[in-house]
Amino acid sequence: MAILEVDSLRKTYGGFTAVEGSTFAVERGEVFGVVGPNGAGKTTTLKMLAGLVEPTDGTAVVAGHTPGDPEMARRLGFLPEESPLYEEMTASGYLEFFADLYDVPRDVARDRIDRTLDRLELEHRDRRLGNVSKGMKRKVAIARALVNDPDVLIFDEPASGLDPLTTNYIIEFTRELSEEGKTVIFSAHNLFHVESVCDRIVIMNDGRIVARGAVDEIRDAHGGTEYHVFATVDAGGGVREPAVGADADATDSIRRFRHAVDDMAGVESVRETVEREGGRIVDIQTETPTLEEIFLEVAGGSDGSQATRRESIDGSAATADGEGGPTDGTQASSDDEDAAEAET
Ligand SMILES: Nc1ncnc2c1ncn2[C@@H]1O[C@H](COP(=O)(O)OP(=O)(O)OP(=O)(O)O)[C@@H](O)[C@H]1O
Repeated sequence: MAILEVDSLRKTYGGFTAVEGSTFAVERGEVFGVVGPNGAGKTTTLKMLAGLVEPTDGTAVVAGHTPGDPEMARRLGFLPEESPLYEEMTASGYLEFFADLYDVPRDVARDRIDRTLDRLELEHRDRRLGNVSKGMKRKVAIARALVNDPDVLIFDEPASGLDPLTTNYIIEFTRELSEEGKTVIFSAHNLFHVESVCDRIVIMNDGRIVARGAVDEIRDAHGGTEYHVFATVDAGGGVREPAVGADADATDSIRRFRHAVDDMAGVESVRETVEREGGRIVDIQTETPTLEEIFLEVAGGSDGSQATRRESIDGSAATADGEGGPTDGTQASSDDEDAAEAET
């Protein structure tokens, strides 16, 4: 059974809908990403899961408990995007204070805090929090989310604004937590981090989930790997083989093309057509969309169509099959952007 179940979660502020119809389930030990552009509704969603914002509609159940249930609070650790600390306290004192609030016995708390701070390599534990670095403050905030030894952790932008070393440390720590069986709900704008640590993600836009699944599944659903087949076809004399992408090789008698197809069957079809026309394949490259590209596509409103394209690199509308259309019958395009892309 999923450790976190979210069903039709909705939040409105006056007439404005911040989150609409969020439904997902997270398995124990997963790192589950919630991503989306500014204002997409991520923090509102996370706060509803943590019981800090009351949903207008829908439910969130953590380990069988609903928000407001004291047992749920014990099972959950929340790292907010902004985590102001008590500046007069030391790291140790601050964490002991929160352990007390959770009724963690003193000796258990001290041991847990020491171990967590050791793992986070936190120095200066007895320095006032007002006098420690931003990275150290974030580590203390993370330790605070762990002080009650929760099953589920909600990390809202855990590494935002930190240096690369501390950032990598926090990403690695997140991964270790999941290996130990903790479930982590992870929200971040840095999609490289999301892709490197999350098992599955949801992408939100305007309060709604617009894509979901493992990053590879989402990638497949949004075009997956494209094969770019570079071919030459002789427009006059004998076929010559130019170096792909070299301007000097685009002569009047040689036409060069890039065909983008979705699978090996497409590659084969291009090969047959090109050979039938007396041309030759000079290169085949693969292109896989990054999570960032998918994100821009689903959150940016592009139609994301993966039509097979075919362009003459030298800008002409010449065809290899003699019928004025690409091998799969979709419309050819030869816009400047694609031609430029083919040059690279
Ligand atoms: N208390 C509130 N009252 C009114 N509107 C709110 C409130 N909290 C959030 N919103 C609005 O709800 C929308 C979603 O906000 P939310 O903070 O969840 O977005 P987000 O995806 O976390 O954005 P960011 O990446 O910028 O943190 C925004 O338009 C925000 O202005």
